[in-house]
Amino acid sequence: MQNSEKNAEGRVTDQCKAGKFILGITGGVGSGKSRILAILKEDYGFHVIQADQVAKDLMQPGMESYLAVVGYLGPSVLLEDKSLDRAAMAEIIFHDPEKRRGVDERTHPLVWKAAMEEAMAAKEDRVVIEAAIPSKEFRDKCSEMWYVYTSRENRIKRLEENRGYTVEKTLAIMENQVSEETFRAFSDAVIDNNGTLEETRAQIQALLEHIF
Ligand SMILES: CC(C)(COP(=O)(O)OP(=O)(O)OC[C@H]1O[C@@H](n2cnc3c(N)ncnc32)[C@H](O)[C@@H]1O)[C@@H](O)C(=O)NCCC(=O)NCCS
Ligand SMILES: Nc1ncnc2c1ncn2[C@@H]1O[C@H](COP(=O)(O)OP(=O)(O)OP(=O)(O)O)[C@@H](O)[C@H]1O
Repeated sequence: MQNSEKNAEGRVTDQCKAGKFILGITGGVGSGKSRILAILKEDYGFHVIQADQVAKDLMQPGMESYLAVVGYLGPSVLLEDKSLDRAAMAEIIFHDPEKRRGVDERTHPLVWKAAMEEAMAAKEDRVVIEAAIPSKEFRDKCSEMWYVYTSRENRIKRLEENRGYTVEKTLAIMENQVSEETFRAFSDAVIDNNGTLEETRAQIQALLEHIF
């Protein structure tokens, strides 16, 4: 697809009209999304946007998401200096689906607004947006969407070895994420990241050859 106005399923997006190719990357916790973003940036010149980082920026004291989250979850999610206690918030939202949905509803529209503003303002024509939560809203914003598939066993092992996550922590996050089938249903292509990064790099190259 050469910056055409239609994506894989014929979706016509404002981004395409503006000459932007917006790639969506999704996948569960620890599937390797960040590593793939680094390849897209370094090897293919993509501008990278991470929804988790945008969400974090919007949760600085006084910002709109911060006020919404503190108003909803209460002062128990604040540290002494009034910044957000991320560990306390993780403890709540990854163990109480109702609370997670409440936080999602209040913050995601703000995250998407900021992410799209950044995408449209980027000097690069190629932009990649990464988010662990696939949705129609996310998909409709993208020219194409890829799902990063890595088995639960490999993700648990990598996160334990490299990030110090306990098995319980990884499982709690996984429980609060959509199923593999849902990730696949939202995506145009799948990257299997169970092998080496070189194998993943080759899959990226093959997928991009169809586009550029
Ligand atoms: C709860 C928070 C403070 C925990 O922070 P912490 O630094 O410990 O973890 P981190 O942000 O790296 O997230 C860990 C994993 O959980 C995933 N995750 C984060 N929030 C969510 C969520 N609401 N639903 C499903 N998965 C999520 C992340 O993608 C990542 O894979 C943080 O995850 C957060 O603010 N989440 C809400 C923001 C959000 O919804 N982000 C997604 C934007 S689309
Ligand atoms: N192909 C691979 N081989 C070995 N290790 C890998 C591979 N891909 C990713 N990893 C490692 O697995 C861990 C998780 O990868 P990464 O941080 O990219 O996942 P993520 O999907 O961005 O995670 P999160 O959902 O938390 O944002 C990292 O320590 C990373 O170095």
